[in-house]
Amino acid sequence: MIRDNLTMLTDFYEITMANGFLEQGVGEKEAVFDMFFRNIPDGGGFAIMAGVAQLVDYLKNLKFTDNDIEYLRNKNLFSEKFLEYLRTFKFSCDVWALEEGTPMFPGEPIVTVKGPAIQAQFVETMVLVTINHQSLIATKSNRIARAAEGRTVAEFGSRRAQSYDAAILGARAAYIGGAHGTACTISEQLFGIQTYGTMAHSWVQMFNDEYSAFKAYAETYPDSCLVLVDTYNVLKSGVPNAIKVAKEVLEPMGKRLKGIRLDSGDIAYLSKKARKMLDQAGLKDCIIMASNSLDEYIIRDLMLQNAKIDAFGVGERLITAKSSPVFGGVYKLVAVEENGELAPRIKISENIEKVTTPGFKSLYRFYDKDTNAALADLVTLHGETIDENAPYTIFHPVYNWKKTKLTNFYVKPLLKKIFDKGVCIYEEKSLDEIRDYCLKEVSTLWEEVLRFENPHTYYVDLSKDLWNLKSQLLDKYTY
Ligand SMILES: Nc1ncnc2c1ncn2[C@@H]1O[C@H](COP(=O)(O)OP(=O)(O)OP(=O)(O)O)[C@@H](O)[C@H]1O
Ligand SMILES: O=P(O)(O)OC[C@H]1O[C@H](OP(=O)(O)OP(=O)(O)O)[C@H](O)[C@@H]1O
Ligand SMILES: O=C(O)c1cccnc1
Repeated sequence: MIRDNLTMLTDFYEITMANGFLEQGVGEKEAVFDMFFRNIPDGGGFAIMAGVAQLVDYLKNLKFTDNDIEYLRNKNLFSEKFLEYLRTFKFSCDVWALEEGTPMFPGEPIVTVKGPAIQAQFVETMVLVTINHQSLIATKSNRIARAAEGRTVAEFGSRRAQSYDAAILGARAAYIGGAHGTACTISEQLFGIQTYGTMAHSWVQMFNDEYSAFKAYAETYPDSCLVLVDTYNVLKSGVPNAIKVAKEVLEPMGKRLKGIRLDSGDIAYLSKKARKMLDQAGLKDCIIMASNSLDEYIIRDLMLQNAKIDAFGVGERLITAKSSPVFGGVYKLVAVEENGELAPRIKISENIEKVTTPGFKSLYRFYDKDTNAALADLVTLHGETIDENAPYTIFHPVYNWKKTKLTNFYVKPLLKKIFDKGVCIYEEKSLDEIRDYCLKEVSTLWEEVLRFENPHTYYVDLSKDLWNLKSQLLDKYTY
């Protein structure tokens, strides 16, 4: 790592604004910021929340060192009062976030920070980079895992990740979204994610011929022998040599050939041919793994071609979310203390979709009582309650003529408090619990929302009171 303490990982304007807020006497005013996003990567129907555990680590360890303060002093921009504030800095905000693994939708608050303006503003950059990155990869991984229809997906992308953090945390996020494991060893050490591994072409090239290479591997790892068969020629050399090793080396030891990996060529064609050859040799239990620039689109295509693949190794297109590589979460001020009360703030835009939803808010998910299907999400003013025993009307955030009456539902509040006045109250969960929760919650979404292309737009509506507040502010600030 470049540094353990990431307090100074912030856009410089957060520091100039913090100093300015203090100088102007507004630094201690209570402010509320929401993180939300507007577009789902790959045009999908939903995204997956991830990165909260790393955000918690950052917030728990916020501390300006003497070095940081000296560096800032040397900029000749900041007051001594501000530098002293930083020296004794103590995080004291309330923070709420969606649980990791939660399917989430554009326009809803996914993280809310409430506290002294100077602090709530300062953490913007890290809130965004942490949640944006891991949510991007978890969302991509969920698409890939769904395309693979239950077949094993191993994350193989470390070498192509955009930095080592992106490799380590990308493996974590990929697991949350549905990948079964990773080739990234440190991610198993740190997070307990199952490692997967086969062999590189260099192993095969290291020996005089392919058979000797496979034989050497089988002798070293008789219980987990999965060989890479495309170094020379898959069908004429790789698969026959794999079969020969299974018969001549492994079977006499009472062991089985675990699998072969295809890493080039027409994977559908080669996998079908290889499957036949393996089956005819009595190796029905030998799995076929495929890799080579895979993603959800190619995997889906391979499934349509009836490719005989049991496991997918997915690298660059997963770890970089190559086809849609930005998660555009933003962090906006939604309320500020005025005369001892929180006054809502709005950001107006020519583009109606970009107008922010003002105020300190809560978020609920409505589920059908009989089927447990997710019906809609509802953004309310903070503290609004919902009577589950009466019909409830929700309002489209933009078009006032669009409203929906929901019946026969139950609701779950989605934002969990993770810091209370700066004290961490986050309940840590194991990565397996998070992954299970993610897959279970994705299964509550309508099939139409799960579609890869042109999915149905899931409702993220407003309560009546919030809708009224938003239109009052729109009236006030439009000219
Ligand atoms: N049957 C198939 N249907 C759809 N896509 C496929 C199929 N087989 C392979 N692909 C994909 O096509 C692309 C082919 O990659 P590439 O051009 O590198 O060819 P290659 O045969 O792997 O060559 P190289 O030996 O240089 O790796 C990869 O993304 C691979 O996953
Ligand atoms: O294509 P990706 O989805 O990123 O999957 C990972 C790739 O990384 C390896 O190739 P590399 O050429 O780096 O090494 P190798 O010699 O072991 O194949 C592996 O063989 C895959 O092709
Ligand atoms: O173990 C493998 O087969 C592997 C690991 C990383 C990248 N490509 C392949």
